[in-house]
Amino acid sequence: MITLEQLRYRWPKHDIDTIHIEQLQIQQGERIFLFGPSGTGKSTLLGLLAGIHRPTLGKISILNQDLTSLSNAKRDQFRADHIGTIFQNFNLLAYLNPLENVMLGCHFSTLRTNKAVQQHGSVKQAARHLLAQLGISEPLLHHSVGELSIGQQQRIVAARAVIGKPELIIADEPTSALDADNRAAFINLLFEQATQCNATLLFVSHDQSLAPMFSRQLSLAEINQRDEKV
Ligand SMILES: Nc1ncnc2c1ncn2[C@@H]1O[C@H](COP(=O)(O)OP(=O)(O)OP(=O)(O)O)[C@@H](O)[C@H]1O
Repeated sequence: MITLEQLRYRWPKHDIDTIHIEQLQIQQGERIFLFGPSGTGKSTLLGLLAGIHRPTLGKISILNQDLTSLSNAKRDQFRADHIGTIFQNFNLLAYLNPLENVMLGCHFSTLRTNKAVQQHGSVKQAARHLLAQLGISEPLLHHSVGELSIGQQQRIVAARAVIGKPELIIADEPTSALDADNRAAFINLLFEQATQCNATLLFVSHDQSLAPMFSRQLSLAEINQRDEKV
């Protein structure tokens, strides 16, 4: 599903590579817990996989598509079609209600729109269905997202990430603002959604207590060589 080969990424003005991974393979449907000390490059790696950053060297292939051979516009389209993202800062649009925020997950992708329409008749119905599954009740759908609790906002972000069934879900510390009970509940929700989409889940967290819930634990320190000077 994901193959990395000789992947290197160096931020401008840095004199070492933040990411140097010789080889990594992730299979469809795996639930990966990616961990490592702060500043070791977890978010950088997620940005590379999401096609937000372009590798300095090497190859990233997702669903047999070599991301490195795509133009910026095509990489953006690939992300919109195949990758659901959940980032720390949520990126919800404050002036839209929960339903509209979830529908945004399909906005840039005909592929995901078609999947949502096929399953639920319309993107709006798909968003409604997901929010109901995630416990966001009907009256909340008409509030602006800024009026909702952090836990509710996280569920909206999760719904936006999975609407239209993307094959890969990338989550960067999505549970850092939650207490232990809500953290486990949120991850279970994410697993349920990933199972329904047959999606691969790549989840970054510092919280080692969550690691056993996942099918594979990946230490960035172990796979990343971060050697000096190329
Ligand atoms: N926009 C940027 N410009 C330049 N350097 C950056 C940028 N973002 C991250 N870096 C550098 O890349 C390295 C890895 O940062 P990254 O955010 O990927 O680590 P992380 O493991 O996700 O950290 P944390 O656990 O604290 O979120 C750091 O040395 C950081 O300074």
